[in-house]
Amino acid sequence: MKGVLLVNLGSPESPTAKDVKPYLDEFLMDERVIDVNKVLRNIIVRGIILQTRPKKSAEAYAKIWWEEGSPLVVISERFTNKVRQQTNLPVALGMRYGKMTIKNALQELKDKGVDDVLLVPLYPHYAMSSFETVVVKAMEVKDEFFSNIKITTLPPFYKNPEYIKVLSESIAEGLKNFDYDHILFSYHGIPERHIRKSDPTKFHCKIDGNCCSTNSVAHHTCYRHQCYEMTERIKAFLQLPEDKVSLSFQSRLPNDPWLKPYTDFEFERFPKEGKKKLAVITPAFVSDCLETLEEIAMEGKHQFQEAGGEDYIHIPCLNDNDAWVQVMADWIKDWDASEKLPA
Ligand SMILES: C=CC1=C(C)c2cc3[nH]c(cc4nc(cc5[nH]c(cc1n2)c(C)c5CCC(=O)O)C(CCC(=O)O)=C4C)c(C)c3C=C
Ligand SMILES: [Fe+2]
Ligand SMILES: [Fe+2]
Repeated sequence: MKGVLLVNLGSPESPTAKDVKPYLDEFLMDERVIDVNKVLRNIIVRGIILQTRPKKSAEAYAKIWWEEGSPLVVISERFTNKVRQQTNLPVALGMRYGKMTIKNALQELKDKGVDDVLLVPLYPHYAMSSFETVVVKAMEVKDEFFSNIKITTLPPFYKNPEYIKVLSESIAEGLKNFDYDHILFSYHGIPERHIRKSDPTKFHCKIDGNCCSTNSVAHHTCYRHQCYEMTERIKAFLQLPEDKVSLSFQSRLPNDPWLKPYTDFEFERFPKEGKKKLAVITPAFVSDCLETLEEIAMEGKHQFQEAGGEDYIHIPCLNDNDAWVQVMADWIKDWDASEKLPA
């Protein structure tokens, strides 16, 4: 029997340093997130980052936390419930990190008689720190506990026409009453090194701004290319003026070079160039979370206005948008009927 496993990133149990610390420990000790050898990772994560970050992160989480819990978790649950209403197959939700484990979600499916699973990482793009780590973890859990279950993975959907349509339409809705002079597509950043590591050809990705527009097999796993491609497709769908759209990367950790340009530097730069009415879109995320609600909608607005900006909006992620639920339900139906996966 077939079933569906949706997987998102996860959140701490509560916005306190006590709960943020073990969550960040599991997240940052993932070898696909902080990708250095285990000894060095231990020093960087446990010896340095976790000494101060849990308190700071807990304060940030506290600013966006909802009555029902973490926005990312609550939104993912709402989305899952709506998808369940649109399909006959069992649908479970798991998180890559934290208490809502992939193991529990697979157990829930197994208990319903499922032995053929469609795994859906809830990330539009491929990155070793997001999509890949979900797939690897699900396979490890399957091998250890559910060896009779077959898993098929839904590929990254950053350029899928139905996804581009629903995302573009929700952006259009967000822009309706806003007289912008610039639109910034702010994607979650990754270290530049991750791009090179994920390049199967080992020579294509040069992070020089050109490689991403030259056709290559490397693009199946190139996060940077996929962010550029998604931006172009949304721009084309909405017929946005070329000179009023740009892209940047947010949420970096210190020391390594991360993908550029950096979002916070753009917030400083735009007002000086006369771009004073800014709309920000965060298309690396399917659901709003700490990185959109705090870093972009609150902190970003503050940075932009401090630098001389006047009007600022963050356009929400798709969250549990009905049209997005329908797109997911249609992908599930296609896979159920004929094993077809979205392209
Ligand atoms: C090396 C560090 C990190 C990499 C690489 C990374 C990639 C990455 N992350 C997401 C999605 C999310 N990240 C979120 C929070 C978050 N990310 C990092 C670090 C890396 N992410 C940290 C330390 C945190 C925790 C928050 C903090 O302490 O500031 C979130 C939000 C989670 C929530 O509970 O709301 C999401 C979502 C992607 C898609 C990605 C690679 C493309
Ligand atoms: Fe992250
Ligand atoms: Fe590239």
